[in-house]
Amino acid sequence: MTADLVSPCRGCQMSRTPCRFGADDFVALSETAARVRLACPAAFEGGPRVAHGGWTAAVFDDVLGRFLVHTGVKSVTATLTVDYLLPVPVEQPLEIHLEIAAREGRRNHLTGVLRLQGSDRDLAVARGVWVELRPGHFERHQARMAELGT
Ligand SMILES: CCCCC/C=C\C/C=C\C/C=C\C/C=C\CCCC(=O)SCCNC(=O)CCNC(=O)[C@H](O)C(C)(C)COP(=O)(O)OP(=O)(O)OC[C@H]1O[C@@H](n2cnc3c(N)ncnc32)[C@H](O)[C@@H]1OP(=O)(O)O
Repeated sequence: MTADLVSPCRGCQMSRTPCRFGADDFVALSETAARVRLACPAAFEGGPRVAHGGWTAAVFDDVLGRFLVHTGVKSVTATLTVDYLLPVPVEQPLEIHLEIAAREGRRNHLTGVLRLQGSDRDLAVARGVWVELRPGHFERHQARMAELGT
């Protein structure tokens, strides 16, 4: 696999909008590694000129999951841990490096680091497990919802 663009999530595909988290410049570098260039939109400011921690967690969840789907593994996030090491500035060039660290049966272990572009200092580090979907995952979800009358 050469450097190729990773597709947006379903919501952004359906609404034909740019990535709402700002993660459009997203390329796969190999079958197990990828790079995202992005900036935290001002709308996700949590403190003065600082990103809301929820944006950081959401963008990791989004890009790690998107990359795994890009490699052909339909999966959902089972765990996600974020270490917040330094404040993340809004509207500044950032970069995420991510990789598929290990695959064990249906479990996929992914990691990501968020830095300012051109810096080697980690601002945040994410680790998580994505579980490959069994056939019928969303149909079982719909059936559970129907049982609840929703
Ligand atoms: C939002 C859905 C995204 C779906 C993506 C797929 C296709 C879409 C196509 C295009 C879209 C483009 C890109 C997608 C972009 C972004 C993705 C965002 C990612 C998300 O935003 S996603 C939403 C949040 N997420 C959930 O909505 C999960 C809710 N949850 C469950 O639906 C079940 O909980 C599930 C399925 C996780 C497991 O259920 P299950 O019955 O299938 O499997 P089971 O329990 O047998 O576990 C099998 C093996 O996983 C291990 N395992 C299970 N849970 C674990 C845990 N917590 N920690 C560590 N290991 C765990 C077991 O230990 C066993 O391991 P082993 O096989 O080695 O024994």
